[in-house]
Amino acid sequence: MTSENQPKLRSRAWFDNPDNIDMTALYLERYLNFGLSLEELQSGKPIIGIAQTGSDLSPCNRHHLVLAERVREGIREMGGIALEFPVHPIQETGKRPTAGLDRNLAYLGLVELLYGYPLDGVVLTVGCDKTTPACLMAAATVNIPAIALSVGPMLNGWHKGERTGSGTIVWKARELLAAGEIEAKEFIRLVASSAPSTGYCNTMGTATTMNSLTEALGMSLPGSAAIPAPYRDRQEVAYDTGKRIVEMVAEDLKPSDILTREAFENAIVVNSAIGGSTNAPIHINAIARHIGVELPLDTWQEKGHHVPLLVNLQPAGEYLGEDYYRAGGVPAVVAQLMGQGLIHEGAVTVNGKTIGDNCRGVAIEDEKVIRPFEAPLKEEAGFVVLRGNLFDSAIMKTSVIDQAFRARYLSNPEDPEAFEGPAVVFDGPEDYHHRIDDPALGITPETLLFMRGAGPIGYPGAAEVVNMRPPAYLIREGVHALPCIGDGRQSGTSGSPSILNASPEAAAMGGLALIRTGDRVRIDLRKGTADVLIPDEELAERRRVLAEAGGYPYPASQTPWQEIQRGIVGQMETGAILEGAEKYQKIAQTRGLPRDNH
Ligand SMILES: CC[C@@](C)(O)[C@@H](O)C(=O)O
Repeated sequence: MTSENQPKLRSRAWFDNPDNIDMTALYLERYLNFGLSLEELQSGKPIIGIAQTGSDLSPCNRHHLVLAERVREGIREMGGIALEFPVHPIQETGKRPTAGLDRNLAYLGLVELLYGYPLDGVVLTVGCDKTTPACLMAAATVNIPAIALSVGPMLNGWHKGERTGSGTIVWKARELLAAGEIEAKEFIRLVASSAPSTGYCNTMGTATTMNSLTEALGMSLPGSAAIPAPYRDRQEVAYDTGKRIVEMVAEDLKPSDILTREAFENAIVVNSAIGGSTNAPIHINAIARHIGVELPLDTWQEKGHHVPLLVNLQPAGEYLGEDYYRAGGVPAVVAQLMGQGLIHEGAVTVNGKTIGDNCRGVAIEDEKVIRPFEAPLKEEAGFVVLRGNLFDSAIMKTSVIDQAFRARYLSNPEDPEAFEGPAVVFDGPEDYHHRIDDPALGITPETLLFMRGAGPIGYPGAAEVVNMRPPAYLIREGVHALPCIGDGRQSGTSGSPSILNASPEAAAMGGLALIRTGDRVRIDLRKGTADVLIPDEELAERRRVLAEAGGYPYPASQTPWQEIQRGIVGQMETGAILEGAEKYQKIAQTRGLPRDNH
């Protein structure tokens, strides 16, 4: 580790700085106080951070507490010194009002840690939905060598001989409960069956999506994303990840070398092929903005819509995480896409090789789970971007449009990609839960359900509340999904073909603030439009009246962070980042070292 052409380690400025011996002593003494030696801190060994996202508050990532031991062994093996530290915990299913509020907070905290401490490289322990983008956004901003280690999905869930997938079973079970087919106890048993081990969602929810895309971006070791959390292979890849980060520091291989425009386009293509979550564009666009790559939302449709669905995982398909891993995981999917020239093969990855070299020739091990490109589950499975007088942009995940939905809404031979219907509007999930079964609302199979007040400002944090079940009386008649439209997000585990992430949100006076129950709405997937069918003058009048009344109302902030984030957060179309933070790019290279502290 002492070769001539090795980059100067930034940790030397803390631990071995002959120009400022006064400070060196102070920096050294507390890192010696738990038993590290001068020899370790002053002999040119790289100091590697382990950004620990696991804790009792974040069960999805809790297994990282165990994996970190193997990461340390790998770091040691290659002559590095490991310093483990906590990242603000984020548990998607635990945090109220929504973990959406916490991604940018964890990002901010991690930027300060990576920049302000003596770290030469970092292992990002990623997993649950927001932990992955928070870590990658921070690594992009600071731009020191960084490698992601996924915690991996839970084992498959089972109930009465059927696979039960995380999240996906919740939405199904809610329907069964509403229709009176199961009782509360059975409801909880059924849902709990989907979470049989440590790890994150075993479905193609946001977690598996974001971890697959992290691998597709080149930020984690090839073949690592899909390994279930409890498998022995996960321990081994933790060790390999620890080893590799030390080499990356020696090679000065940084996020900016990996997170290129080509890498982001690869991620978009892979997202369509895996049937990835509608949260992906928010997070991937956020990462792109922090590394300085332009990635307008339209790129998702341009590069992703024509790509077929190859991975047969719930919610778009049948199988779960263990099956995905056994079938070949991300490399097998990428190899199929490469065969069609859909992947930029020259994109560099954390192992120092290109994605092409990593994935070329990787075979599918089970074609029921990962389909060959020639026999996909669905053609044209990527997102459609919609716009109109309801919003400047929103997306729809076409891979979850099933036969029943297509037959009901998209089967008019004259206009096969368009549908129209009356709106029923809910202001937040409380309003929806309270009224959805009220027959007075007159919801029919033609109704479009609207959820507003659920965006980054309104909720605050943008909550996963747009997927709404139909009223119980319609479920009993066999109607399992109505079109849902909203300015919030939706769980990646939901099979609802909703129109999501509408920007600007109602709280920012987007068009959704103006719609009323009973208005007719027209959606045209071919033209990419979503409009409320009322004259512009009427809309302008409604806008004027609402603005005069103080704008679209939303609840007061309950914590300081809610208030701070509300003041500076952008809309989901552009990643819902803290606006202004994107000015701080590659700060380890562009902003010098932070000043001494004493
Ligand atoms: C319940 C499932 C979650 C928590 O993963 C969800 O946030 C998702 O988007 O996939």
